[in-house]
Amino acid sequence: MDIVVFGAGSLGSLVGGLLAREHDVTLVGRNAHVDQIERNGLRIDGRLDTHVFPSATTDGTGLDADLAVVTVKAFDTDAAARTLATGSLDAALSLQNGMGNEATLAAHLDCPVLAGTITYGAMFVEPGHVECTGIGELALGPRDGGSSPLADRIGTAFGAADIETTVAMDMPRRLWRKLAVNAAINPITALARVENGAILDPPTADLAAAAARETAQVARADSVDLTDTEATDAVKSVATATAANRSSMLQDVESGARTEIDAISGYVVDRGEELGVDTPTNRTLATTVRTWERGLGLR
Ligand SMILES: NC(=O)C1=CN([C@@H]2O[C@H](COP(=O)(O)OP(=O)(O)OC[C@H]3O[C@@H](n4cnc5c(N)ncnc54)[C@H](OP(=O)(O)O)[C@@H]3O)[C@@H](O)[C@H]2O)C=CC1
Ligand SMILES: CC(C)(CO)C(=O)C(=O)O
Repeated sequence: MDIVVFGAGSLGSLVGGLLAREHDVTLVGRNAHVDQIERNGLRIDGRLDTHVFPSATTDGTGLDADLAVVTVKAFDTDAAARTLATGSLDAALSLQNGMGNEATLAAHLDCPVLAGTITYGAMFVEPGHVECTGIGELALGPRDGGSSPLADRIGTAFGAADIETTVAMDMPRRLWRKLAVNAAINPITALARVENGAILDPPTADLAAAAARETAQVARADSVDLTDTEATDAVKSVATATAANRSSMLQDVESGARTEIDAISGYVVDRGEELGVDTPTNRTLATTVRTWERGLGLR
């Protein structure tokens, strides 16, 4: 398969690098990283070890491919979609956190857009070099649920590159469940400057559970069958499994970078408003993180 990975940072480089073991991959990234990949290839170490030589470019316009895998941060999805729309694609797949990315891609692209979730972990070490911090699973499927020959074909292509892949018929439920986990863990750990495991202890656990329950209520109002218990159990199990991790939002806050709050807590609040569900906990968390970002001139 000809695959473009748009957003070759931590995750895009890991996924693109693994795909390059089997497919023709073009990474779209920033200058120093692209330069280094063109000179010396891409090195992946940590939980996996490989050295590959994908194509790399800083210019994502006019690219033709069987598949574009989108791995920019959620606030860059609109710009990525507009750039990808200048080329010719047979399909696109978002592996990003937060909600709304697939709809943004579909608004600009003239090809089917699949939804994806991934629990592999990736960290950018230096240009040309990323670390795999955890081997997890990639799930992909039609963004409205159900099955499709396209999802099956892409799932087979990821499996052929030895990426643990599930082709899922229930992507809307998986996306909302992941949203509940991120809505509970990310803003609280970022604001309190604590590791994920800290949200398991009372009274923080109550705050995290409230954020997850609100997310499940909005999901149900959006016709997705996610119970409060499933959402809160998912939060507990991810916080336990990643207890020593610093969430991506905490890492963003620590490095003074813009967060994905709009696509996480902000999405819960906005979709809740549209569907008549009150979300006071997510609203407070979103407002507080946005206030921090505004103070630094990040929005
Ligand atoms: N890292 C991980 O382990 C995981 C991440 N995710 C999700 O995956 C997504 C990506 O995360 P992550 O990889 O950590 O983020 P990164 O910021 O490391 O990667 C995104 C990269 O895309 C680049 N980029 C953005 N726009 C363009 C453009 N127009 N042209 C070229 N390059 C561009 C960014 O450059 P610049 O910063 O200069 O704009 C950055 O290098 C997020 O939604 C995240 O939540 C999900 C699961 C695990
Ligand atoms: C699951 C979790 C919370 C793991 O840290 C994550 O996705 C993130 O940090 O963004």
